[in-house]
Amino acid sequence: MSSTFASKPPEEIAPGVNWIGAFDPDLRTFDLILKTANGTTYNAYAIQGAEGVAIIDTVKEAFAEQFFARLEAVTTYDAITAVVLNHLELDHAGALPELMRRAPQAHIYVSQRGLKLLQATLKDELANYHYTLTDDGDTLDLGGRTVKFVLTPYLHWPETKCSFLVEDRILFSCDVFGAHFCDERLYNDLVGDFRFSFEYYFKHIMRPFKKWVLQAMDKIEPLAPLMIAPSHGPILRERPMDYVKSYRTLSGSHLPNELSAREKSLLIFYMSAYGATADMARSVYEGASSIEGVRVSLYDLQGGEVEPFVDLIEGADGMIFGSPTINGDAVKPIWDLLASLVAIDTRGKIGAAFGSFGWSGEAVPMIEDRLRGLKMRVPEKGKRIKFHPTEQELDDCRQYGQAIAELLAGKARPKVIDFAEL
Ligand SMILES: Cc1cc2nc3c(=O)[nH]c(=O)nc-3n(C[C@H](O)[C@H](O)[C@H](O)COP(=O)(O)O)c2cc1C
Repeated sequence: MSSTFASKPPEEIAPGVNWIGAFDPDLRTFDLILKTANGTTYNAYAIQGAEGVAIIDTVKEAFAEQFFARLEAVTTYDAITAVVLNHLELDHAGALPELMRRAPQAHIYVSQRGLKLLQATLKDELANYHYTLTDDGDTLDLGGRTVKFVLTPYLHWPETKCSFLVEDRILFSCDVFGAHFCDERLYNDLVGDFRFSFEYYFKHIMRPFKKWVLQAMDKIEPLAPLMIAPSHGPILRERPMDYVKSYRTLSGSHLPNELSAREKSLLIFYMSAYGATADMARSVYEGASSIEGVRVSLYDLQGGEVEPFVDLIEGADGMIFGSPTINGDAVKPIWDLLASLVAIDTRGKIGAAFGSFGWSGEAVPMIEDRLRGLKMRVPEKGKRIKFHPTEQELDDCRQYGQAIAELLAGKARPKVIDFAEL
């Protein structure tokens, strides 16, 4: 690591409030899934009050040395009265066990849902310390300075919270408004252009929890923070509310909505080597299209990348996936698409699967398992057909498509349609 990063002193971001975090400029992959072109920071803070010092979060264990050096430059371990844990992920809580060994008198403040994770982090050592389980709106008095806790579940884990320094209106937002971007100039008005990193972070960390993001923004907006101090990337002191607005915008749909308010969207994706699954797909599509109030779209995944479909799926109400069984499995583009759905909230959407097979037919039940794993509803048993479908079997596929679409539309009876017209 470049020595200028390691030797940078703590930064006083407001009177008596210091950044005591760590730089990790060489990181290129975070949590196995996120790419970062110029590293990240683990931001931790120390707040000096008349009656004690609060430490807000720690850093990844491998960077503890930087953290402790900066901490020691602004306070002593004896002076620490509170350790506020906004999030128990190891990039923030990695140095916690050592911090508590050095400051055992400090009182830990953690959300109720964080307790199990705190136990898992400190193990038997937790018995040596005092802790308080904090609820939404609870406060910590540091003597003339008040830290108010704001629960922000799922941003990023169920236990996550933010902490608001009331008098200075600084929001210590942990992962919320974070970005993997390492720049020792620290503030958003001084660092390089980090807009891409900010959006990328949202898309990979916050996007599956858009509903929770909007609820969190409802709590954060009235606080009108003058500064947002997240746990990764730049400290947002210039136009902090723009970033709050940005989270609202990113939590909406990027696509114009062509559907009327009462219309449901059903997407059918398939692949086919010899045309059997393609024939099934066409019939499922015909059947589903016969139900009023459901807009059905059919996509052959041989046509290209799966990435663009993730946005469509996010806005859809139901998805049907068709794959032949090849070597005891569904085909890779189907898995690629199903794997990319971790980035969005699929809970409660309707899912279904179909496909042609020769002798063992694993693809359909494997897809169904994955859909259930994504917390989707799989109300109809998947449709499997040996080799090319007969006319009767194609009719079964139409009825299968109808049944799924009826469920989406909340209807009991299909309208009569002439398939020859389609
Ligand atoms: C390379 C290859 C591997 C296959 N492996 C399986 C298999 O493991 N289990 C099975 O039930 N069918 C297997 N099949 C048979 C196909 O699932 C069957 O031919 C199916 O009708 C193909 O559907 P499609 O026309 O939509 O591609 C395999 C076919 C091929 C070409």
